[in-house]
Amino acid sequence: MAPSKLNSSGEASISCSQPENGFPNSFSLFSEKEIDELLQPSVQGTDDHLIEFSEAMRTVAKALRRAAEGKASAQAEAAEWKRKYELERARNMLEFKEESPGEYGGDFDNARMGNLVNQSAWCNEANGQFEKPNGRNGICSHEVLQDGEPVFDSQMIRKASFKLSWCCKGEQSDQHKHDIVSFERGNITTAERSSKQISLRWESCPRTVLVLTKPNSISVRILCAEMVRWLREQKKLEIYVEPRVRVELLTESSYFNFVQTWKDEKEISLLHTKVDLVATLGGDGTVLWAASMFKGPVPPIVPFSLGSLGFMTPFHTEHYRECLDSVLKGPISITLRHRLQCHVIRDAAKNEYETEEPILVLNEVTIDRGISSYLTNLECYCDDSFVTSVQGDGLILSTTSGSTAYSLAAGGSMVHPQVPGILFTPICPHSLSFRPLILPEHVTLRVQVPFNSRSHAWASFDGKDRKQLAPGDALVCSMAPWPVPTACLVDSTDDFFRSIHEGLHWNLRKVQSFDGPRVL
Ligand SMILES: NC(=O)c1ccc[n+]([C@@H]2O[C@H](COP(=O)([O-])OP(=O)(O)OC[C@H]3O[C@@H](n4cnc5c(N)ncnc54)[C@H](O)[C@@H]3O)[C@@H](O)[C@H]2O)c1
Ligand SMILES: Nc1ncnc2c1ncn2[C@@H]1O[C@H](COP(=O)(O)OP(=O)(O)OP(=O)(O)O)[C@@H](O)[C@H]1O
Repeated sequence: MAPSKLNSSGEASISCSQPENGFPNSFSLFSEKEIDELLQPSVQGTDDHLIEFSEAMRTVAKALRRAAEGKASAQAEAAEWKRKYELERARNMLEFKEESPGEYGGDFDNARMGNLVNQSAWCNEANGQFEKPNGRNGICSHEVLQDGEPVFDSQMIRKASFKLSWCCKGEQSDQHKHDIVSFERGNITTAERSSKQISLRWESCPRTVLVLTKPNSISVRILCAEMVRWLREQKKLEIYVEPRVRVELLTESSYFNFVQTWKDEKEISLLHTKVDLVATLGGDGTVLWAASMFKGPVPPIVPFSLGSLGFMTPFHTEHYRECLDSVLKGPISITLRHRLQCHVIRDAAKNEYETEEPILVLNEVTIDRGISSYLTNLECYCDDSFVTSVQGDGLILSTTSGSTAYSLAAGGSMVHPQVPGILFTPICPHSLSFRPLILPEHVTLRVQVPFNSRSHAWASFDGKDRKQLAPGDALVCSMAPWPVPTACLVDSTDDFFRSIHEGLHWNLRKVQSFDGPRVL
């Protein structure tokens, strides 16, 4: 309650000059009687207007008094709830400390808890122990608030308070992004989720474009020459192409002398420091090729469609000027396509760290029986947990971008490319119950060829670079830190649905005719 005082006639009047009751200090309220007294001399014998005015003042005074009383009582109630919360927290910590002595660190403030205990109306002073609050006295984390009033159910049991935190991979610390728990109600809510549409805005103008093309295609070659010329003359950009393409362009005309290229792998590894944007002219395979050139960070890719399916190539070549114009200006929607980082670990290697160069895949890594006619036998682990033994033709570990490629053909689900996850899809398993899985992005998967395996297995990366895995060898796979940003025609979701509708004819069926039997 806000402090109140008695006036000369013994009536309570609320002083609103108290700062803690939330009212400004600059005015004070009077009781109805004080207002009556104030107005009395002028009211006597005066006209109706003054009577009306005094009535109005009385009403205003009443309303203000009620408001002040309401606010003060709400504040008192809030303070009481806060006190109960502190008390409850202290009680939980005490219980926890009792249950796990020695485990609890030195940050627990015993003195503070003692204070709270002493303040408690629930503390039984006779034996110094807490009485468990129940019914209206306790704070149950699951109580339901209706119209601001807590509603208690005698059947409700006490729930422990808790905090959720995200551990950083490889770190023991209790670092967390944000707390997401409401203590009083025990309801977990998330304020942010990861998969929102991502927008790219240039902070300085792009100056260098790498144009990558599918080989052995006349139409691609013609378009490449035209696009390079336009980018140079109209946009004043530096252009990079592959050595093969530079030769092709120069064969056509010495005009293309300005086009730059690279000599060796080392220069390729530095490309990401020079190139602002990559344009691909081809199909999905050309996008995979472009991604494979960047073993680390990847510049944004604008994929033009010159292939048959073009699942990841939403841009049409007939509008290439308008497309590139708007991409170069920005902002643009992009899809951040996650990649998998794969390590082959040889049993013959002296230790786990003596691995071959990691390989990054945009679609998937496949471990299969290759030319062997035997069933593959692959032991699979997810972090430290045994998953299963794959007995069949093999296993696909796919990104969500790759979910519409080989994994789809093997019965895996189609997943929106912006969903972070790893698909675990068997190839022709010799088992009726082996359904595909989708695992969270943070796991590390290990696929081991057992020592007693009848044959070797073969790993391939985005359908390329086959590597033999001997008994005892393993493939370790986790999410790579460098995704592939591809420009969207509209946005991630619209482009995804366009691709599954137009590319895969997903759920295409003739619409049932209007005539025929009906239940109305
Ligand atoms: N049975 C199968 O479906 C099967 C078998 C082997 C390889 N593949 C896929 O082929 C990919 C290599 O592609 P490539 O173009 O270099 O080889 P490719 O020329 O043999 O073409 C394979 C086909 O897969 C399509 N494709 C590739 N990536 C895709 C994706 N993310 N979503 C939908 N379709 C996609 C391509 O458009 C192409 O039509 C591999 O990563 C693998 O996913 C599929
Ligand atoms: N720049 C490149 N250099 C070498 N090989 C490439 C290059 N670009 C693409 N390829 C390869 O060429 C093959 C065909 O390319 P791509 O998939 O782009 O064309 P496509 O088969 O006509 O199209 P789609 O995949 O849509 O059917 C793929 O295996 C791909 O890896």
